[in-house]
Amino acid sequence: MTSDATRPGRRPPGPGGNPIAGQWRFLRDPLGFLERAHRDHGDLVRLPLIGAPVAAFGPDEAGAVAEGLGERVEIDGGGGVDLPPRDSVQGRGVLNSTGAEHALYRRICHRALGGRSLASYSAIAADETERLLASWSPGDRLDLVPVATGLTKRIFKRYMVGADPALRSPAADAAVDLYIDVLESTPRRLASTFLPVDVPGLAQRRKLRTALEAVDTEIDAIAAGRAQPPDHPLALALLEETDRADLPRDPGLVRDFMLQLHFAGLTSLASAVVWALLLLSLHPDRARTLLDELRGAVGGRVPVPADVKSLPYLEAVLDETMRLYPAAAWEVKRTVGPLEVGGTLLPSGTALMLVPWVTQRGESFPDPLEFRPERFLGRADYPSGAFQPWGTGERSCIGKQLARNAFRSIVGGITQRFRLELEPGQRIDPDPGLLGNRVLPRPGVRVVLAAQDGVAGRAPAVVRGSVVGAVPGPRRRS
Ligand code: HEM
Repeated sequence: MTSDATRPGRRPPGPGGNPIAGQWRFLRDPLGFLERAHRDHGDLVRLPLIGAPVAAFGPDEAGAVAEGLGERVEIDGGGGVDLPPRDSVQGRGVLNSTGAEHALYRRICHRALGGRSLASYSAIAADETERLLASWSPGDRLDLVPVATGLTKRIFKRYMVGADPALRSPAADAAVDLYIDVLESTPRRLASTFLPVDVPGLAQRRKLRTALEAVDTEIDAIAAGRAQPPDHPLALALLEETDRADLPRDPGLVRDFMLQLHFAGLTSLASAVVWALLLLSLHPDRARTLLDELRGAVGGRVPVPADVKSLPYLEAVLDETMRLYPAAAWEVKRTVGPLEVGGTLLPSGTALMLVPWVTQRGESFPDPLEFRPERFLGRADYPSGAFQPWGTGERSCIGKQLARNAFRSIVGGITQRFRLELEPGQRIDPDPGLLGNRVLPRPGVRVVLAAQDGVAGRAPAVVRGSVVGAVPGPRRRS
């Protein structure tokens, strides 16, 4: 959609108003705030928020921003401040570097996630799924959110230093958990980044630094060849790639890379798994189609990467899940040069918001609020900017292949062995959490396990909330 107000030389339209009041309204209900801004003001909107970001809602506008990524659009340090310093808890890595340094780190990490290391990760994902399924019995009651998060965490932790128990100290395991815990909590992350000392209850910086030495010890062992892992763990792949890039041997750098990769992928993968399982439970006809495909193609075993070609519907389930529930509902970037978006020339330094939550639920898709994996089976007939679940260009996802392989094993494995019966009467809402942009079903997804009997017509339990397929209700305010 374009309007007079988006012609060159004009400021993008928007609701106006005091940015502090706007920020408060946004914090209370970010998804509703963004949906209303788009509905009332169009595809390119100046939002009344601190930093006055311009939201690129339309597919063409989102496509233009995405195309500029890495060159004319960069990641934002948050409200225009510098990115977290290299000696902060976040360390050095792909997520908080720019320019030539980012290009180098990205190349090292991207290569390290491929080849034998990717095969290793995929085998671990299949094996951990088998273990999880072996621990389940019909009648068990579960919340899918901690189940998926726990599983994806176990997979990555094992992948980092390999399956050899001698290499995996409980102290290092605990250190990785603590690191994720700090970064997942925005107040703690900010405190850890900007405060020099440990503040009880807030920054855990000193404690964390001490804990991370346990991870360094494991990497040192791999680097010194003292440990010969049977598989090809990430630490080894990163050591090889930093050597290949002629960087001096630095286990601390490898540790930073590994932890950032873990952080980058954890919630995104867990979120895709949980949303897919919830959507399939709410749409038993789609679940039946998937089950038929799985039974024909893999006959009950947990799918592995080689099965990809025979599982097109499962791949479409992943795409449709990420369309409706993207990994990040919105993201803030910043122009580092003038950029034309939707007919408006935005000056350098403009804060830009990409909002997949709105863009991917737009008119580019017929009946956009229906869960219909079939739409991804044929050739793509939507503009490229309408659906970019992995981002694009120089900032696109480098963990895509790992994530797709793990998703296939986890969702394919669970669907064949168990039917997840939603506990009736629960209310589930998409909620990005306080200060976050990662939308998870909250307060959780409570299910009872039933042996997979393939009964298609079984009516799903009545679930209320603003989830696609549930009985609609007003969105709960956070
Ligand atoms: C379903 C799972 C996943 C989804 C939907 C997803 C999605 C995305 C998206 C949309 C971006 C681009 C963000 C932007 O434009 O700034 C991204 C970036 C990234 N992803 Fe993923 N991701 C997933 C899993 C993973 C995994 C498993 C890893 C690591 C093993 C990973 C590592 C990264 C990294 C390092 C970046 C930053 C790239 C850069 O800045 O150059 N992701 N991901």
